[in-house]
Amino acid sequence: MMLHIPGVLGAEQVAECRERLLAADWIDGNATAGFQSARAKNNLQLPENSETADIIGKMITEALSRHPLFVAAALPEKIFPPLFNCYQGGQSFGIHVDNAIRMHPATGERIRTDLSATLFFCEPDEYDGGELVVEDTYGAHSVKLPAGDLILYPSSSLHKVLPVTRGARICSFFWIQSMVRDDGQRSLLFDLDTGIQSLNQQLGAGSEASIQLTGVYHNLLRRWAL
Ligand SMILES: O=C(O)CCC(=O)C(=O)O
Ligand SMILES: [Fe+2]
Repeated sequence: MMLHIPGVLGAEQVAECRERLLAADWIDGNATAGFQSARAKNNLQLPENSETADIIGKMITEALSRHPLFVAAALPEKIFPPLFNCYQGGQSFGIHVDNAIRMHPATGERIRTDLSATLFFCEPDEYDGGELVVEDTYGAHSVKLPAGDLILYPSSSLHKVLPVTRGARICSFFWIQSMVRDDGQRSLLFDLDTGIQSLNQQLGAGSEASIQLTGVYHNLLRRWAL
């Protein structure tokens, strides 16, 4: 499942982050690439131990933990500390799949990448190109979102970032290990959750149908959570 999550950061937070990001020191993005993706990758990144990355990363993970749509869709178990990239002057990232396992840079803890996320810091009209293109069995999906918004997609998908031919595209990207590893099961839970929410809106909370379906939701989660 691919999902657009609007307003993870508000306008003021985006402005503060942009100020910090513009003042930061950037390095060659191949520092964090896997063997296969290093050949496809041409961009800039903040070093993993950068103070700016740490400050903004915490702002993002805190905002996500309070965002009901993100929590319902990702069912997050662990979030990799957010990384930051910048593409400009024709830079791009060719088609690749993300590494399945990442080590938490501070704790060494293993994080399985079930979901990949990109959070945008620039408005779509500030740069040309730079679309994130994600392929699945329904075809290729092109994504370019307003600043503060996030796209969530299965880490199992092939994806690429098209060349940025004007301006700069600055984003945060990171991975999530979900409580529910399988994308199909996680999507079913999300659809059920969304259905229950709209039932509650139509009938008021506490209807018999809602209580029964909420039971089904939790019993499926109990079966599928690792
Ligand atoms: O910048 C993006 O939207 C995605 C970056 C990416 O695919 C990666 O770093 O693995
Ligand atoms: Fe990637």
